[in-house]
Amino acid sequence: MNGQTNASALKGRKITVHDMTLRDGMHPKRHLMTLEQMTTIAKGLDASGVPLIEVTHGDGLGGSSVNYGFPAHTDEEYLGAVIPLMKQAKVSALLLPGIGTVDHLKMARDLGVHTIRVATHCTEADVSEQHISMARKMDMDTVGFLMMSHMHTPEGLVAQAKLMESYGANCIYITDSAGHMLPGDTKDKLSRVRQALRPETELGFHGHHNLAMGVANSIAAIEAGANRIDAAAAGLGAGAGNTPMEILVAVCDLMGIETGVDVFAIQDVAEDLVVPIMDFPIRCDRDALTLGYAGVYGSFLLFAKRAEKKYGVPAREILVEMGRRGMVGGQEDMIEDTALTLAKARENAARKAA
Ligand SMILES: C[C@H](O)CC(=O)C(=O)O
Ligand SMILES: [Mn+2]
Repeated sequence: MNGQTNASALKGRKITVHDMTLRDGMHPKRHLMTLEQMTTIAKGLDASGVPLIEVTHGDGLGGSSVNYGFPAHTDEEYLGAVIPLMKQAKVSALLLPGIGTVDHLKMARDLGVHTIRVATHCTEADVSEQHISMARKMDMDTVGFLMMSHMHTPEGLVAQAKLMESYGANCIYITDSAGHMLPGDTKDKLSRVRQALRPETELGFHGHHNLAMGVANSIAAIEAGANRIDAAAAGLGAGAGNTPMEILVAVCDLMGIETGVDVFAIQDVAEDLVVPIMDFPIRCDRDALTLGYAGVYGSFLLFAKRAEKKYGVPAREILVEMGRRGMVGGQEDMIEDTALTLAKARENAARKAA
């Protein structure tokens, strides 16, 4: 096809697609991917031409904990298994200050991690200074990653992005952690950030597919000037998953946007390697759709489903309440609290009605 069917204004634009299957995909796997699953998928992604692949616990380096979940292997084991096998792809790691430490950062660099992505809530870029400046001193490709970007105004995101840039980030991401953003909003926010950053600073977009907008938002982001786009094979990621990589690559191909990824090889990775390891179908079921609708952090999904079983309150109700309370990543412990409060309210209502 090679873009001949759909000439577009983006024809000839080059973007870097960044694979999330082995990091965001750890959320629906409850961080229990085996080394064999990781290395097999990583080799498939590498062979299909994906240039950058993220590998760690779903919540980034050091995520192994009661709050976030214990993984099958340490970050060191996962990274140490994947990196030596890569023929062309580089490997990235996510780090949330307060979860990941400077020691984790050094460990990742020593294992050959090329790109470090320092993630904060979209109003808290100031907590990223130490990690961003350290990564830059170590000459790493350094990305500032603003999570839950739907919760901030374009001007607010500009200020936060410029803070991260001032600490040394050479790329800034607008991250739709809740899968709540729509293409108009995405284009507006990314255009404003693009205009405010230095021309040499790259701009990225990380989407979730809870309202089935992953691909549309990614294209809107490219139109706004983003050149790095996150996606996951078969969408394996939190909530209804990330932007599905194989669909993004096919759409980009039709639009003449160059990703360097083989359209059919990435479909085979998704279909033959990733779908078979899913513990449940990654789709917009009512709970994942509610994440997007109510603007709730994607990785709360499985916690809410677990709380539904424990307290008898539908996950959808818990998620709507989490959204109403404005809960953000890191407040996973509030899911049980919210479920308990809702369960008590239900009990009281039933008692009154009796
Ligand atoms: C720690 C989160 O899973 C980071 C992320 O992918 C997002 O906010 O979305
Ligand atoms: Mn994500």
